[in-house]
Amino acid sequence: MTRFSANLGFLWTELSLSDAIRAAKAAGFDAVECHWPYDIPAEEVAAALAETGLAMLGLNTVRGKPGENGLAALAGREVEARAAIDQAIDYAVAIGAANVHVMAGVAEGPSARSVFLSNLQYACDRAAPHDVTILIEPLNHHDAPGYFLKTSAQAARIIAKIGHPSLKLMFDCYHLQIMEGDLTRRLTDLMPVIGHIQFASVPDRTEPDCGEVNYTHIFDHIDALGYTAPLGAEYRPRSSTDDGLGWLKFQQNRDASPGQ
Ligand SMILES: O=C(O)C(=O)[C@@H](O)CO
Ligand SMILES: [Mg+2]
Repeated sequence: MTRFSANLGFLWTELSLSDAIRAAKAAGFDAVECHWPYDIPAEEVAAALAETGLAMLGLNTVRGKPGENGLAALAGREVEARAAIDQAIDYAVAIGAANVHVMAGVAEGPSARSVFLSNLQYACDRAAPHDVTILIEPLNHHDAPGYFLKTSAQAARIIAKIGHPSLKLMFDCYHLQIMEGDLTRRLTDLMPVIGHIQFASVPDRTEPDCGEVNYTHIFDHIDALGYTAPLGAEYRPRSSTDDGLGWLKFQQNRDASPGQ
């Protein structure tokens, strides 16, 4: 049965993070994830998670200055990048979050790659004793122009090069459909290195009930591959979050009625 995680960076953004966690529980999500929770005391978030019984699956390292979109591949910014990694891992440990997405930033070339590798090695060594997984996520060139990590092949090469069990791929179907397509085969091939999966309609990044990707097929395929962790609903609702949850009910009813 497919399970779903509400990405609270995009869903219920009008609520406080604690109330958004409660809203996700009331709507029937199985888990939550967020982007940058750092302004909110970790104890407050941990209390809302304990109250609802939902797990926080992940959060991101800070993006740096406007337009930077992360620090981990920026040459000369290693001190800030590692402080951002420390901040994210400490917060994840405080709220019991399983994953930290280390954001690479706008950069290119061999020096960016070598700085990224070294910061990821640092992040993995720092995360492993806490059972926190480090994620890297290719982002599409329309939403994140110039972002260092662009394709799943590039991410897979970096993961292989570092060879640390704590480093995995964030497979965001929305970004990868735009950059590469062939989602079904890519999910199969990359499954051994996937740490988390996200989705949204393409190209609009709204509810997964329209656009060029058939998510019923994708969810069934992920299920058939034996992946059981909740999938991250990371989309911008067309109107209110609650009014746009028809897709969730549809997917949950489908699971409850095998053969349909
Ligand atoms: O944009 C996405 O996709 C994400 O998953 C964010 O966490 C990073 O911008
Ligand atoms: Mg994503």
